[in-house]
Amino acid sequence: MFASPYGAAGGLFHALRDAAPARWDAYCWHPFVQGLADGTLPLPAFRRYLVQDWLFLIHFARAKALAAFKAESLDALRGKAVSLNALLAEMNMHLAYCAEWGLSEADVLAETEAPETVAYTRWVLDRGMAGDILDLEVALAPCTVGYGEIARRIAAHPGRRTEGNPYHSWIAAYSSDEYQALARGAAERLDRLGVTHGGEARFAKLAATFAEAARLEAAFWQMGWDAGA
Ligand SMILES: Cc1ncc(CN)c(N)n1
Repeated sequence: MFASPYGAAGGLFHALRDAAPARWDAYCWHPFVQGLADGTLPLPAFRRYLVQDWLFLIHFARAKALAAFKAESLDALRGKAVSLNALLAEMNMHLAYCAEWGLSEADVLAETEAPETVAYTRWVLDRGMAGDILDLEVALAPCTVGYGEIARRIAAHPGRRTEGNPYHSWIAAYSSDEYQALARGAAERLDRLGVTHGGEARFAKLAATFAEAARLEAAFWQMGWDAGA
């Protein structure tokens, strides 16, 4: 498996990722991702993804706000505010892509959420509401950390096309120092929470949450992929 560039060896993030190798790979190297890498992804597949991802990010921002609510110290609360702002910045970047594809914010908001979007986002919110901050951060991690790893996998892919690849700017955004720092930070946060919040004793349940989030991410790619068939 691709070596994880995030989190410490022996930390919770590595343990969760290592416990779900097939699901993690099915997410991070989905045919949709491979199509982004070599530029062969059908345009309708990307358009479908783009619209649904905007709707996804709105609910993901709500989940980040829930993490702020669940923060257990003033310092943690500040950290959650930074993380929510980073997501809002990602949403702005996303709107800029939508404009490149001829889609305004109003166009996107007028679209119906796909079942895969509803399933993933509401599941994350449910995990967060039912559990504590560690349960929520584990449910959120495949999203934040996974896209960082996906960008790195694409960069390392021998079949990667940069010249004339319509998805080049998407890849560049997730390869950027800003996004990579975000992904690194999320994995490190999990490692710390694993120590302070009994990660070892709770591992079986946390691993199930992580694997489920990876499965829902892969289903999200598949939803886009199917639109290109
Ligand atoms: C579905 C999904 N997963 C993850 C990301 C990266 N934050 C995203 N934009 N969309």
